[in-house]
Amino acid sequence: KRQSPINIVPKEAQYDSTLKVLKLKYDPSNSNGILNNGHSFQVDFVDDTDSSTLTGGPISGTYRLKQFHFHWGASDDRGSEHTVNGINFPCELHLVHWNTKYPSFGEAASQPDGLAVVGVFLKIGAANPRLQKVLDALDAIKTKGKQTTFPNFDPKTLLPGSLHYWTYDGSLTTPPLLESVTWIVLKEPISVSPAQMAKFRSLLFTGEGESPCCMADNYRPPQPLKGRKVRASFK
Ligand SMILES: NS(=O)(=O)c1ccc(NC(=O)NCCO)cc1
Ligand SMILES: [Zn+2]
Repeated sequence: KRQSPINIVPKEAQYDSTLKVLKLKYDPSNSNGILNNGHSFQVDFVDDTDSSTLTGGPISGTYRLKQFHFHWGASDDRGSEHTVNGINFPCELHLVHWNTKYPSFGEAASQPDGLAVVGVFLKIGAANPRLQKVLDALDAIKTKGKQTTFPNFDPKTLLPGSLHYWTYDGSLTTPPLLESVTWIVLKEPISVSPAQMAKFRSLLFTGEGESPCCMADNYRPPQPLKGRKVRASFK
């Protein structure tokens, strides 16, 4: 079993000097739409060329960005999927990439080296103006199934200053829970304000015309490590 998320214990992570620097090359013109899929919202990217890619880090070859999405809590004391020393963050960003040695995301998702997801923690602090650009689109996708255009967005603007990371072999954290993900979790969080967290929670799990249920607590709790090693790219 290689299920995700997990609790990351930095002192038990093994520094691996052979781990390469993460190379994230994103083309803002690839951002396409933003969708409320009923369990989160995601920004989808056009992934028919190698213009938005992840290379380096713990992976070999080229992985294409397909989408990014978030997980968050109903209150600021929970919401992330990964935890660090048992600490929850209020929110976690996932940038989902697929290995171009396979013909499509769908094919890659069923392979042990098919996907690579970069996880970024969000920590309560000052309002994040780059995140606000995403949050401003949420009014247009309040209910399940709604989507709208979301052009010219550069996901690099959502990354912290340091690309130091922890990495381990895991899975999708939502059904079908496929064990095909190389997880790359950044050590440095980005900031989010309490008001911005409230904006996430203004989305609905429910469809238009159904009795409204606020979208929150859409995170899976940590899963057993089962003997897996977590490596660190930094000392
Ligand atoms: N939370 S997670 O492990 O990063 C994750 C990523 C992709 C999926 N599925 C997915 O992207 N399906 C294709 C439609 O975007 C499910 C969970
Ligand atoms: Zn996710």
